[in-house]
Amino acid sequence: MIQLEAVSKSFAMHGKTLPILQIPSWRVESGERIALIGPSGSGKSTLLHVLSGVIQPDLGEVWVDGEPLHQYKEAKRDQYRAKKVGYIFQDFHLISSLTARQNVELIVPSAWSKRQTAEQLDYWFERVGLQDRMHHLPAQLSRGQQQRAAIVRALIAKPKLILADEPTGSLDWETARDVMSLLLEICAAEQLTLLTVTHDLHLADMYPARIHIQDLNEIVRREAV
Ligand SMILES: Nc1ncnc2c1ncn2[C@@H]1O[C@H](COP(=O)(O)OP(=O)(O)OP(=O)(O)O)[C@@H](O)[C@H]1O
Repeated sequence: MIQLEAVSKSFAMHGKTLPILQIPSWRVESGERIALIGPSGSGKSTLLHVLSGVIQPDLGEVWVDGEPLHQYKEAKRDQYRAKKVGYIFQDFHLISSLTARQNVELIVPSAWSKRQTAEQLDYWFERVGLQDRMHHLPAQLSRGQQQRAAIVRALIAKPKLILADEPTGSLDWETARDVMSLLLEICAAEQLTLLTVTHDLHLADMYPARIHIQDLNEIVRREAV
């Protein structure tokens, strides 16, 4: 599903080049659910951005679902992302003037009929327990409900890969556990590949697999010794 080979990424800061990622090789099988942990600034979000095609590595190969992202120009990476990736953010990124349902409708594939759209929206909002709330504005929803709506938005276009960057970072502990458990349950049932960045080791323990970025990344590894 995911294969990285000799990937490196640096950022220029104050006239210096800061190496952030240097991953010799990493493979994730389809349907794996992995918590990605590691210290602040170690490159976890950067790795998700590389996998979603938002940024290109400086060197190396990035394959996701058979697509060679390292060979794609920006427009093709945008197409890849729209088709294959669902992204979940810490602060939901819902548009405040639109209802939960309208937020999701924005990214429904244009080929879908009105009927198919309505059926899928009803199905997913019910699946996350928001069937009575889909016509509410984000401000009328609790934070956990907002993240459930954002999960629907991530899933609606039937992506293969879900990338979640601290998806429960702004929720209280019990809500965080419920939202994480829902996300895991859906990804298992739908056989989606899920990669979640989290600082919370208890939440990471809910995952079938955990990976420390230090174990992937030569840079952090060298700095750690
Ligand atoms: N566009 C950019 N330009 C310059 N530096 C960047 C850029 N994006 C990230 N960085 C730097 O790269 C490093 C890794 O950032 P990243 O956000 O990937 O870390 P992280 O592990 O997700 O951190 P956190 O857990 O705090 O979110 C940081 O030092 C950050 O300042």
